[in-house]
Amino acid sequence: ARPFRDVIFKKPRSYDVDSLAEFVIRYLNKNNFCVVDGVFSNKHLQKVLNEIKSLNSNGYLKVGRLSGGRTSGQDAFKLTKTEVRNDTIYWAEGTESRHPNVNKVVQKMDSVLSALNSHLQGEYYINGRTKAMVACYPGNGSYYRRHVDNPNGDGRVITCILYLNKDWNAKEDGGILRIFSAQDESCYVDVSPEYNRMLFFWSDRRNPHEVQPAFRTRYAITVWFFDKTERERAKEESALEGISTMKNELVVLDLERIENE
Ligand SMILES: Cc1cc(NC(=O)CCC(=O)O)nc(C)c1Br
Ligand SMILES: [Fe+3]
Repeated sequence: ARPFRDVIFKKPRSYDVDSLAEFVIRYLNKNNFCVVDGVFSNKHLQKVLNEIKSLNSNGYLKVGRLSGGRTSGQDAFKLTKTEVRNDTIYWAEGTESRHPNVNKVVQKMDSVLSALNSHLQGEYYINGRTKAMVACYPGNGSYYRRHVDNPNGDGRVITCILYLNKDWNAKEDGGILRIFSAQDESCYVDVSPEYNRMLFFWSDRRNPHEVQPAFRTRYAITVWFFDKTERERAKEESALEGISTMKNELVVLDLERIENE
């Protein structure tokens, strides 16, 4: 059974942060992921894309780490680098003057997530995020092997991605993000990394995912949002080892401040 294949992604009623948050929480609760198209204006995204291309041509994007942020333990060495992923990445705080339009994307993600917080009461309390990861898959068949973002309770609860690829044709360009159902491996949803497409999904084991080989340069901006309790517990336990690479990219965000602004 492939309940999710070729799913038609609906659009929210309107694009104010509260309608977006309601739309996202409905699909997160229903399908564990949510696709929202058309959040940003074309004018703004064109500037974002230009900033990313100049970051790339100025050498700011470095070769990514092993999948799942594993940088230690014997299994990290079992998989050679090429077997796992070969995207190049740049971590943005979201305040750097060199990319003001990328910063606006991060601010939009923060505002949607802080609006989402009120719908997550009791389950999670999102009070922080990582830096924004600007990723580029060079179009040489580059891919990211199947993994779970947060398999061991490191605090990351929602993954938020914005794709920036104009006229992407998955049939020729590949680069599909395939999200597998945790219950039944043969069930999956294919998300084409199209321009102005946002994707939200639970970062834990509910969403094993992979990026299939891309044959055209593929850009995305990803932010992971933290649950307060899980994050504090992870700081005590060794789970932090799983994201030791992330700790120096952590932006502890006071989302209440955003709400009150
Ligand atoms: C660095 C890092 C990147 C990703 N990216 C994706 O899964 C690709 C999503 C997409 O581009 O469609 N995941 C983890 C767990 C880590 Br760590
Ligand atoms: Fe991932």
